[in-house]
Amino acid sequence: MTKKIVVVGSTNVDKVLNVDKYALPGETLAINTYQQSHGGGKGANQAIAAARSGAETTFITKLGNDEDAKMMIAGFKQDKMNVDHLITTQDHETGKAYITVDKTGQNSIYVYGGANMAMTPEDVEAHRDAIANADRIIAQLEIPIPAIIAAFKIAKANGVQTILNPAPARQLPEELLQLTDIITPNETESQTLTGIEVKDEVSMLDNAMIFFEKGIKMVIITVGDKGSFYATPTEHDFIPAFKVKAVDTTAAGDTFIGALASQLAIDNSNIKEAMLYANHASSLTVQVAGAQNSIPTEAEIRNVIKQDSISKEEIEKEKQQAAEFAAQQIPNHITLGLGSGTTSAYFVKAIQKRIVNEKLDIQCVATSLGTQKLAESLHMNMLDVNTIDEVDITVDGADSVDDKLNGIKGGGAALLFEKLVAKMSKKNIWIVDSTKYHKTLEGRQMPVEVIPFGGMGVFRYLRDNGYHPAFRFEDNGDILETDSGNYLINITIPKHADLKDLAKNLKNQTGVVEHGLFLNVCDELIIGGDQIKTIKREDLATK
Ligand SMILES: Nc1ncnc2c1ncn2[C@@H]1O[C@H](COP(=O)(O)OP(=O)(O)OP(=O)(O)O)[C@@H](O)[C@H]1O
Ligand SMILES: [K+]
Repeated sequence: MTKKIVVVGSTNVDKVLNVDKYALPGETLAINTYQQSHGGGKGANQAIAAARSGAETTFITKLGNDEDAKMMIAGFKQDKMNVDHLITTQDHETGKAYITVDKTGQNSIYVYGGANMAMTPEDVEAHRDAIANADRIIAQLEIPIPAIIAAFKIAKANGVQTILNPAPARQLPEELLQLTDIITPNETESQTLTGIEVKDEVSMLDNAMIFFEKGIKMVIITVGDKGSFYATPTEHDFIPAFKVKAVDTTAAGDTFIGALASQLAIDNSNIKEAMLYANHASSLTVQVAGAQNSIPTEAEIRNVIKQDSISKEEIEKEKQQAAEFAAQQIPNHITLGLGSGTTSAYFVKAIQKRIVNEKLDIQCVATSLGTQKLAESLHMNMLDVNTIDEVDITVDGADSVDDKLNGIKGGGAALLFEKLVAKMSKKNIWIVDSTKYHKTLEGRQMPVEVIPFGGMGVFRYLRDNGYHPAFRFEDNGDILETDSGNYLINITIPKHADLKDLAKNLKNQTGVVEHGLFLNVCDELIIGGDQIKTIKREDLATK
């Protein structure tokens, strides 16, 4: 549904001088091109980004009565923004940024706040209705704080969601933070407000915790070409930036915020999808020089999302390749463990074909109810786990595997049975696509299965020991239950964690049924691709 967004913030006109080199104090230099004027200002950029992504966007900004204002208003109209709530003053000029760019691309910027810095609470209050009728309001820090507070108070009184982009970096009054629902700093801005350096996912979550304490409900930290992170008190995730050739990152952050606000459901339920959309949007912005001209439209963004889904198809293909390769390796007359998850499902289908075509005598055990069902529907010869002592080979997927063949499993909520069957197996083969293979497991999430009664005790232990726990929920908001009726808590593997100690400590917690660390389990890893890659434990040992 189309979102009604109000942006209250700055408009700047960027005056760009292209120079060979900077003039020294007292020096006079000729310049190559005469000054060019481009639209800018964080408020205007974010409003344009939201409007180009299809949001019904109203911009509240203060302009001078001058040519620059006329140029900007014409642009706003072109982007189909609502310009009924622009504020004009006779006393100040439209904000400007004087930017010199030298031959190496280095720039220096002087900002004249002008009309932006003259925005008052009264200016904002005169547009109360526009704010009260919106779904959400976005503000940045290029206008005076009292004006933002006035806007957010109106929003709060009318059930309108407030998004604060705390840029440029500065300290903020508690009052403003308490009026904020979603905060969207970049790494430096976040550190300025929390005092905690942003260096990895774990520290991002530490930053988020500080904001949660102030009553903020969602934290989004953007970290340039690394990507972006979001956290609510119940879930968090890091979304890597797309690998693109960046030529000018101006307006990347603004595009991200405007695009996100245009897509995010009012109850924030589609946050991951909205983050991906914003990620795609800003990856387009950085590939074009300039600010407002580089902000993409919804159609352009949807187009790259479509291309990305083609690469998702690639990943599916890799899973299938790994699964089919593994199926070819399986000898006759064995008991075979069947793993869980999408990659394992490809394997189940591939081995079933061989069993039928080659009339193989293979009996199977499943590691989850889902796999059991699939195998039964394919009329495979299934054994009950409780009637056997040993499995010859188990083939299973994994969520992440490191270069020592340690892995995390259980993302599909079947970790207890997967581990039971793995322990009974003489040989464990894991099949993955190439995105699952990493140098280390640090910073990755892993599930811990806990009994429902007493789960909170484990949760507290995990929280107090820096594992950043979060219960897993179903898409419909119900707490997720495993096949054996337990709950799952996701934790983040800390930096420099000793995995053996971690596994031992988790097992020792009363209430923990099992955890997703599979150390020394995988004997052979098969990574899909046009060139299949296999890594065997016996080869690691001799290295
Ligand atoms: N080089 C890049 N390649 C791909 N995506 C990028 C790159 N730089 C930024 N992005 C995308 O843009 C988002 C926002 O970037 P960033 O964290 O730099 O914001 P910012 O510091 O507010 O930027 P700015 O102030 O320059 O607008 C990132 O989370 C990422 O999705
Ligand atoms: K740009």
